[in-house]
Amino acid sequence: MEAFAKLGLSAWLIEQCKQLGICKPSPVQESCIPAILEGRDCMGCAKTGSGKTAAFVLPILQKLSEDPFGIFCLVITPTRELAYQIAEQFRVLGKPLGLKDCIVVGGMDMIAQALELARKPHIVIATPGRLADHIRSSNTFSIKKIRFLVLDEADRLLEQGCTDFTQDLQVILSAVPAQRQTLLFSATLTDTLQELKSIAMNKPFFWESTSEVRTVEQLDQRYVLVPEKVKDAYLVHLIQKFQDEHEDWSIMIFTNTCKNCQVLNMMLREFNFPSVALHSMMKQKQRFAALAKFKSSIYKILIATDVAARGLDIPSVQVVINHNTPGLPKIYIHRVGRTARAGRKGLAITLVTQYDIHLVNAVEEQINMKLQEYSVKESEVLKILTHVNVTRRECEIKLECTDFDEKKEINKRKQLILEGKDPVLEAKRKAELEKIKKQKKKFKEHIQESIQQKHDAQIRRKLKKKFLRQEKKAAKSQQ
Ligand SMILES: Nc1ncnc2c1ncn2[C@@H]1O[C@H](COP(=O)(O)OP(=O)(O)OP(=O)(O)O)[C@@H](O)[C@H]1O
Repeated sequence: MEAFAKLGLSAWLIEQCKQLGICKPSPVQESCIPAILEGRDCMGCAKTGSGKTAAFVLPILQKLSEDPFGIFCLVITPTRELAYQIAEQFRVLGKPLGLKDCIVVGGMDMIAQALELARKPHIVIATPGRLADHIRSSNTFSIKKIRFLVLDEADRLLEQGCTDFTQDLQVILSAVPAQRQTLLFSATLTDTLQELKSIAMNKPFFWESTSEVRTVEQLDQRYVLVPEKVKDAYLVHLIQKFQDEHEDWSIMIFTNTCKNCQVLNMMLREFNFPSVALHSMMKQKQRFAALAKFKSSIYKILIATDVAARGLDIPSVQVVINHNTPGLPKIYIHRVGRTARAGRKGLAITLVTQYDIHLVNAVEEQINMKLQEYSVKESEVLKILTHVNVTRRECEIKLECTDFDEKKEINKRKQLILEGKDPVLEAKRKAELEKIKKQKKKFKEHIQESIQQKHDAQIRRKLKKKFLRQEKKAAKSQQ
């Protein structure tokens, strides 16, 4: 524990770490904690599962204990589940302080949150959308005096992915004081470095792990080349094999859409696998319940969309299966980082179809290492192929009979309204864009066709000339 003391942490915090089994600081903690204690802004880019959360929680708690007031610190994170996880770290490590925290996330009661915020908690942990809503609609609390602003998974908060946080982040940034310490952490900071530097204004201390490979050493990274139509049979086979060969096992499966996640979960249950789904079309209470049951090993398989790709710390996960190859290497890095955490071993298997090979190349280039092939007995997979495909189709039909698609449409409309857009106008705009797209496609096809025709005509002319020459030659030789 001496190593923690050398970083400048107080004895009571070191004791709390000890109780959690944290005895020696990880490299990101060793570098960032002293800088934060010195009062510097900090950007920490360290591999998944390397203890970035404690790297900011510990120095913040120490500063809070020296001058306690609320609201002292605001932590922003992209998903609701992560907000709860971070709050738990603050609670456990900050127990001797009698810490008051408040979690502000979507899908939960807004009035209860507003009341809690008004009671001036020491730490507020929030997702951007809901906190921005509170700032816009309420004057019962203020974040004007916070000392610390933390952006966890900072690069995700800034990118304009399927959920765009940038507008909400602007609202939040304009409500916090300029005089503050800003701490930014992620396993993949480098793509958005310049934007992040402008948020951490005071020449931030920047720490990045020096290792060339961007994933952890203890992670065995594999791929299986599978034809698209056989993918589910491979998935079922891999799970069955893992279940047969291990007593204590736990798998996270990532897939690309909520619907696919739902169908796959239904399908795996038909095969009697203990699986549970987690995606953004589920009600928040269901999401928390699913995660809790997976964490406590009631369910051994969590099948999720990328809502679970970042940050979740579930030490028991031994295997990650990518049912689809992620379109972006950084998503791959976060997904596979759900296993092999804090020095443990882990296995990641990516199912790669004929259409995804370029994506694997991009991943390999980013992580700086080659994925190895995972060998699978094809004959075993073929035995279950028809059964799996029929079961999947049955599940799809079952899902079509529910209001899943309808709910998706309603959710989309709600989101548009929240973003201040008119759903009817948006639908019209989308239809027009589709029309233009179709016209463009038709035009392109037409051009390609005429190029092809010209090309064919040229070849025909050349061949004709060639035949004529050959005929002439033959006629001459006969004379
Ligand atoms: N110094 C340490 N020694 C041992 N275990 C640690 C140490 N610091 C943190 N841990 C544990 O390591 C696990 C992973 O930590 P954490 O969730 O903070 O990782 P992370 O770097 O934020 O990962 P990700 O990039 O996936 O969010 C947690 O269970 C945490 O309790």
